[in-house]
Amino acid sequence: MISATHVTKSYASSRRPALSDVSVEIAEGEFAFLIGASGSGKSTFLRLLLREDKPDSGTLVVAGHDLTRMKASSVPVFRRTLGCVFQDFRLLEGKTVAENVAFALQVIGTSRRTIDKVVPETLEMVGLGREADRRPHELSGGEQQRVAIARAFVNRPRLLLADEPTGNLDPETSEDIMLLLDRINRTGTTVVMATHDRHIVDRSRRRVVELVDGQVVRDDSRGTYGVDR
Ligand SMILES: Nc1ncnc2c1ncn2[C@@H]1O[C@H](COP(=O)(O)OP(=O)(O)OP(=O)(O)O)[C@@H](O)[C@H]1O
Repeated sequence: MISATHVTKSYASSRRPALSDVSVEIAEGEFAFLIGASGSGKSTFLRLLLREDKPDSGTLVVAGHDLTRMKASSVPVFRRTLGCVFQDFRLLEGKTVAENVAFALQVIGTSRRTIDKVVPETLEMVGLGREADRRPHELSGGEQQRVAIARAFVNRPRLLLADEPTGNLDPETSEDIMLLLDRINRTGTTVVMATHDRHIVDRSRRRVVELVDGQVVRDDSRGTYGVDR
């Protein structure tokens, strides 16, 4: 699903590269944590996977698309195969829960009939079947993140990218969000999650890719947050 080969990325304003010679393969259906200290390059890697930015060198293939060669005009179609979730939820305040989720389908031209079917199904799946008509500010942080996950998943993406999805949540709520991401992964969607949440990583015993100063220093198939010796 993801094949990064010798990917390097620098920002004009900083001395050292944000990512340096990163090679990682993530298979279809995998769940991988991306960990590392603040500034280690996690968000940069996710931005490249989303094709929000391009590597300076190396190759990056995501869901069969070579992102280093992709034309700008092909990016919107590529992004339909992805879902994204962020730490700060990024919901539209002027829209209800259902409208937030429906909006993700409207912008890609999905029919009203399909929207009316899949939005309630997806809200049910994330445990928000009864909250469809509420506004984001009326919900708890955990509930808002569920809406964001519903919005990311409503199109049944092949790949879900999550950048610190539990960063603003208490431990118990974080655990619930993790269970939901696990459930999504079990439907066959590949999940890549950047996180600082040691507890979640340690409990999950999933693949752990660790970055230090933009380099992959560890890649464990059933890893923990700290080094497992
Ligand atoms: N837009 C930018 N312009 C210049 N430098 C940037 C930019 N974005 C990130 N960087 C730099 O690139 C490096 C990697 O940053 P990145 O945000 O990818 O790290 P991160 O691991 O996601 O950190 P955090 O956990 O704090 O989100 C850092 O040194 C950062 O200062």
